[in-house]
Order: sequence, then C-alpha cells, then structure tokens
Amino acid sequence: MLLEINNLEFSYLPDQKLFQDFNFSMEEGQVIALAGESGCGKSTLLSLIYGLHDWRKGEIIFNGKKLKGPKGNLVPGEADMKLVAQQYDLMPYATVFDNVGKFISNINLKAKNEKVTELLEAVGMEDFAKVLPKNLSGGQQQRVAIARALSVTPKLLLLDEPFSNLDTSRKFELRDKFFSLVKNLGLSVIISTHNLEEIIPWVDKVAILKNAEILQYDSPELIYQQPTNEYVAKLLGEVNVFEDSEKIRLNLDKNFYFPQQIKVADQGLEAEVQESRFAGSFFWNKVKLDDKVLIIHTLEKLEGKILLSFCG
Ligand SMILES: Nc1ncnc2c1ncn2[C@@H]1O[C@H](COP(=O)(O)OP(=O)(O)OP(=O)(O)O)[C@@H](O)[C@H]1O
Repeated sequence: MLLEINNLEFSYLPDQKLFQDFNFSMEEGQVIALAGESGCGKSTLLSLIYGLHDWRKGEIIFNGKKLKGPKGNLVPGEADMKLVAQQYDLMPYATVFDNVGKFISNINLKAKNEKVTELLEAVGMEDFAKVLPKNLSGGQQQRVAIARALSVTPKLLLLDEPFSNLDTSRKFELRDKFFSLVKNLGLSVIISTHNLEEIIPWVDKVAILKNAEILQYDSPELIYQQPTNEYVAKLLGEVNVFEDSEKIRLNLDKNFYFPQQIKVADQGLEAEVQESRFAGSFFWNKVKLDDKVLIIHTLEKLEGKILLSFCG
C-alpha cells in the first residue's frame, strides 16, 4: 500500500466538525479521483496528506513511513510528494522555464533543458518559456504548475482541480498529454475534481466525499453501475432517480438510470415525448412516463409516443 490513512481527525476550528475517524488507502501506480460537492473537504484532504496541517488524531502512513505533518518537516510538504494546489505558488520573478526547472538539478544543464522543454510541450506552454507568471492567464499558470509537479517524478502527485481553469479545447489536449505522461512514468496520483466525467477514462478508482466522509470508493464502472445514493449518482452527471415505490411499480432493477441507459425500443414502457433538443453528439429529450418526467439521450430527434427499455 502506498498510502494509508487511519482514523484521522482534523478540523480547522475547535468546534468545527470535519474529518472524523476518516480512513482511506491507495496502491502504488494508481490514479484516484476525489470527487464531491464544493466544501466537502477535497482540498483539505490533499493538504493533510501533503503535510500542511497538523491532525488531531489518527495516522497517515506513506510508503511504509508514518508521517508527522508540518512539525516533522523543515520545509512545508513531504519530499516524495508534489501538490499542485488551487493557488499555483509559482515564483513570480522567475520565467516559466525557470519555474518548471525549479526542482531539476543544474549538474547536467543539457539534460535539464531537454526535460523542461519536454514538459512545456506536454502542457502546451513551449512558446511561453521566457515569460513571467504575472503575464500569464490563470489557466496558463495552472499548466506551468502541472509541468513543474511532473518535473521530478514524485512518488505521489496530488492535484487540486488541475483542469479547472482551462478552456474546453485546451483541456482535452492537456488531459490526454498529461495522463499519457502519468501512465508512462507509472505515477501515483490523487486528483480532485468537480467534474468527474472529464477525467473518468483515466482513473483507476473514484473516492466520493461528502461532509469529509467517503460515501463510495470503487472503480469507475462500479460507481456508474451502482452509485450508493442520489448524491453519488448526481456527481456523475444528469441522472433519472426512481423512488423505491416507482422502481417496484415499473419493475426496474435499480434506483438510478443515466440518460443513455434508457433506450427507445420496439417493446417496453410507453412514454410521450415532451421536448427533443439537439445537444451536439446526441439529442437531449424530456419524456413523460405516466406522471414521471425522464431525461433520455438518443441519436435521432424524437416525437410522439415511444417505447422505453431500461438497461443496466
Ligand atoms: N482555513 C480554513 N479555516 C476554516 N475553515 C476552513 C478553512 N479552509 C477550509 N475550511 C472549511 O473546510 C471545509 C472543507 O473545505 P475544502 O476547501 O477542503 O473543500 P473542497 O471540497 O476542496 O471545496 P472546493 O471544491 O470548493 O474547493 C469547508 O467547509 C470550508 O469552509
């Protein structure tokens, strides 16, 4: 096990209830997504692991060693980890190139130049090597911080919303390059996100956090097939929620169906189309089944009466 957190207790203020009896573990080489609504404790958890806060009780064991938190380190943070926080902490008077090269030894300057250039290319910032961070946008600064975190192949990389400031086209490009690099280097990563759908193809496991508690910790497939409750299901995207009574009445297998899991079929339950809107790669439809309004995705525009089949 690379990381093990046992019975951790932490809050910022004495009467605040945050992490209580918190447990978590991850294997080496895994990419873990940490998802949950704003304020559920994602950033705090990453900071605790990295050693920026003193916890009250419990233990964090990293690579077989019990961590001591801030009091155990001369400089903030664990040496074998890198944290890319939401404030990127770049050196303001050093160029982009020097920021990315900050942790790389100067002994072999040629190798250092090559490494920094490769990382800048990986995050699409090669044209900005000589620029100072203050002249960059938030998203560009974020990309520099990611490149710097990858410069020393840390044993554990902690990323707090790493793609939050990027526009969609940049995001797709960076995400692909970033995860290819992570997989090639065999890095272990915990990545917090507001938008699970964005990173799901690359993650090994998803930890869902609510009020600083883990509600579900499973593979992406299991999370999609069997979200433990409505909170988890809604983090995965738009979802149709059925009460237990509706589930029995309609003879369904589960309480949550994503729009693509309800299909138009030759046989099934009759529904009436209320709206059918072009949504890019699919049509977004509102349909009425008895009194219940459902959202379904189809490749064709719908109208009139249809038959629905529910898939697992
Ligand atoms: N310095 C602080 N002092 C007191 N309370 C804090 C402090 N920082 C965070 N909190 C509180 O701790 C809780 C967890 O905050 P945290 O930033 O870890 O959540 P998050 O899941 O990362 O949120 P977001 O997705 O919005 O970044 C919140 O209720 C927040 O208000």
